[in-house]
Amino acid sequence: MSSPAPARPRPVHQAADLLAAYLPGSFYYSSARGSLLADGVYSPVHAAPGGRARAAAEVLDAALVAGVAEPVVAGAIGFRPDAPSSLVVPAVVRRAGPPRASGPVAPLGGGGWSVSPRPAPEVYTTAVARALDEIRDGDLRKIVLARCLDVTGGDPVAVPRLLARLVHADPAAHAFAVDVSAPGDPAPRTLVGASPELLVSRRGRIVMANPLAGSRPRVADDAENARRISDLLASEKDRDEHAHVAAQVAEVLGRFCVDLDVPAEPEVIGTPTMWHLSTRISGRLADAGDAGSSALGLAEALHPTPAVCGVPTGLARDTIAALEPEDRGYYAGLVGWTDQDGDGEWVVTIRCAEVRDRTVRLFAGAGVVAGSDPAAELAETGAKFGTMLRALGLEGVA
Ligand SMILES: C=C(O[C@H]1C=CC=C(C(=O)O)[C@@H]1O)C(=O)O
Repeated sequence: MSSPAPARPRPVHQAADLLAAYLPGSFYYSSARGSLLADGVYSPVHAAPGGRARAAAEVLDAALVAGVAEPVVAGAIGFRPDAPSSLVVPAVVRRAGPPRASGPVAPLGGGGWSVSPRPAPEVYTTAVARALDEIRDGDLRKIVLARCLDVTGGDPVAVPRLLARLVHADPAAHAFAVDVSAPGDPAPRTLVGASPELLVSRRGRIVMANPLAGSRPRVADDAENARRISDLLASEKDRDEHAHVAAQVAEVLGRFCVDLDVPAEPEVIGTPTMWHLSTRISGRLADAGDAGSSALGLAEALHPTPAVCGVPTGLARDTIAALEPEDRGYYAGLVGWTDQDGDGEWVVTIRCAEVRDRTVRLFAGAGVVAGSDPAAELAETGAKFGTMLRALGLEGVA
C-alpha cells in the first residue's frame, strides 16, 4: 500500500514571476487572495454536473498519495449543464501573493483588426424586446441576454501579453487564463478574462460570495461618475435586477451555512470600465467536511445565478437557448480552483474572451427585467466589452 509523500517546504514565488511564467496551456488565476500558476496534468476530472465536487475530492486524494505537492483541481465549467468543462488536477502548482500594479505592459501589436458583432446589434435588441414580452405575458421575471464580438487580427494573438495587460489594468480583478482546447480543435483555445464577480470563495469554514447585477459604464470624469453611481443606487429597475441575484445566492448558501450575513442594501463597486450594484455575502459552513461543501461543491450549487441566467432558472435557460443565436460555451460559467481541504475560489466567467489563433471572441450580457430598454442593454453590453477591448488595445470599437 502506498503512503502519502513526505511534506516538502513550499517554494517561495513572486506574483510577477508567476505571471511572467504563464504560457498557453498553463492555468493562471489571480485575485486579491493570491496568484496560482499550474502546469501539466496529473489527471483530468470528468463528472456530470452536480457530481464534480465528489469526483474532484477523489482525484485530489489520489494525487496526494501519488506525491503531487499541494494538489488543486483547477479549470473552467461552461454555462449550460451539457456544456464542456476543462477541470484537471495539474502536475505542478505554484502559488504567490496577489499581483501588484506594475509598469504598463506593451500593446499586443499586430494591427489590421477586424471587428464583427454577433449577432448584429438589431438582432440583439429584438431579442431583448422579445424577452420583455415574455416577462410581461408569462412567468419569466429576469433574463440575462448576451452577445459576442469577434475580433480578428493579422497574427496569432499573444495570450501571455493579453493576460498581463488584464492583470496590469486591474490587479484586484479575478484574472484567469485556462486552456479549453477540445480534441480535434484545429488550434489551441484559451479562455482569458478579468471577472469582477466572485461566485464563491471558501477558507476553512468561512464562505464568501459577491453577487453583482445592475450596471453603469465608468467614464473618465469624476463628477459624471458620481452622478452615475447615485443614479444606479436610486434605479428601481437595477435594484430589482440585483435583488434577484442576491436573494438566490443567499438562499443557496443558506442551505450550507450558519450565521449567514446578507446586507440589506447593495453598495456600488467599480472596475476600470464599469460600476455595479454589489452585495457581499458571508457565512460559516455547518459541515465543512463534506465534499459537497468544498468551494467547487458550493460553486456548482450556486451556478447559474441570475447574474448570468435569470429567474426562474429553468425558464430563463430555455429562453436564452431560444433567443441567443451564438453558443455561450464557457462564457457565463465558472472558473477557479479548489484544494484538498475544500478551500478555493470560483468566479463567474464574465469580462472574458476565447482566443483561438488570430481570433478573439468576446462575450457580454445584460440583465433584462420589466422596465429594461433594448437600446440601453445593447449599450451596456458594448461597455462591458471594454475590459477585453482595452486589453487588446481596441478601446471604443464596440
Ligand atoms: C453578464 C454579465 O455581467 C453580469 C454581472 C454584473 C452586472 C450585470 C448586469 O448589470 O446585467 C450582469 O448580471 C457580463 O458582464 O457579461
